[in-house]
Amino acid sequence: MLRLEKTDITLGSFRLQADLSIADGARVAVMGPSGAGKSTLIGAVAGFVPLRSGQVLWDETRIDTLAPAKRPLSILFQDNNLLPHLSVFDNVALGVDPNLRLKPDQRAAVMQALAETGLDGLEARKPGQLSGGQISRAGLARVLLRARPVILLDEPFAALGPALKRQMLDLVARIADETGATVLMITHDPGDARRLCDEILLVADGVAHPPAPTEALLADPPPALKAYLG
Ligand SMILES: Nc1ncnc2c1ncn2[C@@H]1O[C@H](COP(=O)(O)OP(=O)(O)OP(=O)(O)O)[C@@H](O)[C@H]1O
Repeated sequence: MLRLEKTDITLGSFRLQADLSIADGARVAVMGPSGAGKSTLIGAVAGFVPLRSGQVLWDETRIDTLAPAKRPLSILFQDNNLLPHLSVFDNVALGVDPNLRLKPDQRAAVMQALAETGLDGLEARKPGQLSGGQISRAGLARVLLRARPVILLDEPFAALGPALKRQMLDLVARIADETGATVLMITHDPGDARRLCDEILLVADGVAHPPAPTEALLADPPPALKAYLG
């Protein structure tokens, strides 16, 4: 279980509070108005944003005291997932060894992750030679390879067209099934939440609320979500 226990996150004049738990294997859409603190919340779990007080726990062990790289998670952003000067193979391989000194079995695992995400034959290309969908796949190949128990997605597919985005959401679902990962995905699109997520975590008015079932929340949204969805 991922738990944010009485956490208070303060960035300048911005303040966000969270006291909530996310069940193992849950797929949670993080939704709420622009500027409400969705990225801040994800950043606090990932370790990019410090806590003012409270704790983040995974399996009842504190992780907020760990450096980002030591936390049991992978994170995917809309940009900056791939290094432009490295091949697709090396970009994915960074997921297992930041120094890129891979043993044969690790190289085989990279090739398998590339194959599973539909990138066979493209491993020697640089990110600049890939389509948007292929770039997303490469980011997901790294997530698959790392097989960390928590996957954080900060709108990685926002720039993709609807059909491609659905493909990527289904690929995330497959990766989560395969690895048993817990998924937190920031999205502005209720359709994304419906496709991938059983729960929605609403961030609004300075509070990250405990996740609630997707369909029930969308059918009868609280005022903050209703105003946001329009
Ligand atoms: N480094 C910072 N210092 C001070 N304030 C910050 C910093 N980073 C973000 N903020 C502020 O924190 C608030 C939350 O930002 P955040 O990016 O988490 O919102 P969001 O819900 O992810 O928004 P969006 O949907 O627009 O991406 C905003 O008011 C933002 O201006």
